[in-house]
Formats: sequence, structure tokens, C-alpha cells
Amino acid sequence: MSEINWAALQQAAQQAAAQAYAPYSKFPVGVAILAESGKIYTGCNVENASYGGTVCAERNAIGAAVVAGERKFTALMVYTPQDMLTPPCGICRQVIAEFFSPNAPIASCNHLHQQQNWSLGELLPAAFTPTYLANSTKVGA
Ligand SMILES: O=c1ccn([C@H]2C[C@H](O)[C@@H](CO)O2)c(=O)[nH]1
Ligand SMILES: [Zn+2]
Repeated sequence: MSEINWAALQQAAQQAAAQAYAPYSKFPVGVAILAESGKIYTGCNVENASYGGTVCAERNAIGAAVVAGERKFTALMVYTPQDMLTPPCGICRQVIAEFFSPNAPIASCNHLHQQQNWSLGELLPAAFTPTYLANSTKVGA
């Protein structure tokens, strides 16, 4: 397996955060994901006046990659311009589990270029994945 260029992911995530639309929370987030193809895709959070319509940076990055034809990813980087290192929220962990393996590194960095890594399995143990759907007896379907 090739080495992951963490500096490139940090830079891409930081640039994505600069595009964040976060007038309500004032909490900009940028995410960069590395596809198995070697390409990097980015997303920022896009908030909405109807607050529940907000979409996180992680899910926007995954959407951008999927529309480009990607399906498999090796690493994800979150950037937030604060001291604390921010992991993905619960909804995003579920969406990440659709496309990343449990041992994939999920990282967070900040404006000081500090970085913390978790595995997806640590952040979302016993994830509900597409595998379970294949075993359905389809009662009522
Ligand atoms: O990992 C995270 C956590 C939060 N947010 C966004 C959602 C909302 O716009 C703002 C505050 O929760 O940050 C993300 O994009 N990713
Ligand atoms: Zn989220």
C-alpha cells in the first residue's frame, strides 16, 4: 500500500474550509478524502436557514467524489480552524462507513497543523453496512 500524503490532505481540507457556508454556526469545516484512484476530493459544510437542511463537509466531499465516479477511499481528513481536533459527527460516520474500510484512517487537523488519527472502526464500531442488507429475508418487502 502506498504512503498517504498527509500534508496534501491537510492543505486540501484547509482550502475547502475557506469555502464553507456557515453563517449560523460560524463553524467552518473542510474535508479532503483520498480515493483509491489517488485523487483527492474536497467538501465544506453548507448550512441552511432551515437548520436541519445543513450538510456537513464530510458528506459533501463524499458526494463530490461519487459524482466523479469514485467508490472506494483510503483516508479522510477534517480541518477546523480551532485548537480542538474535530472528528466527524455521527451521521457522517455512517456515510463514511458505506465507502471506507474499518481500518481506514480518519484524521483531523487544525490551524496549528496538529493532527489526530482514528480508524473508522474506532469511531463507529459494529457499523451497519451494505453487507447486512444482502442477508435480509425480505419479509414484508
Ligand atoms: O464533523 C463535522 C462537524 C460539524 N460540521 C458542521 C455542521 C454545521 O454546519 C457546523 C456546526 O455543527 O459544522 C461538519 O461539517 N463536520
Ligand atoms: Zn457530519
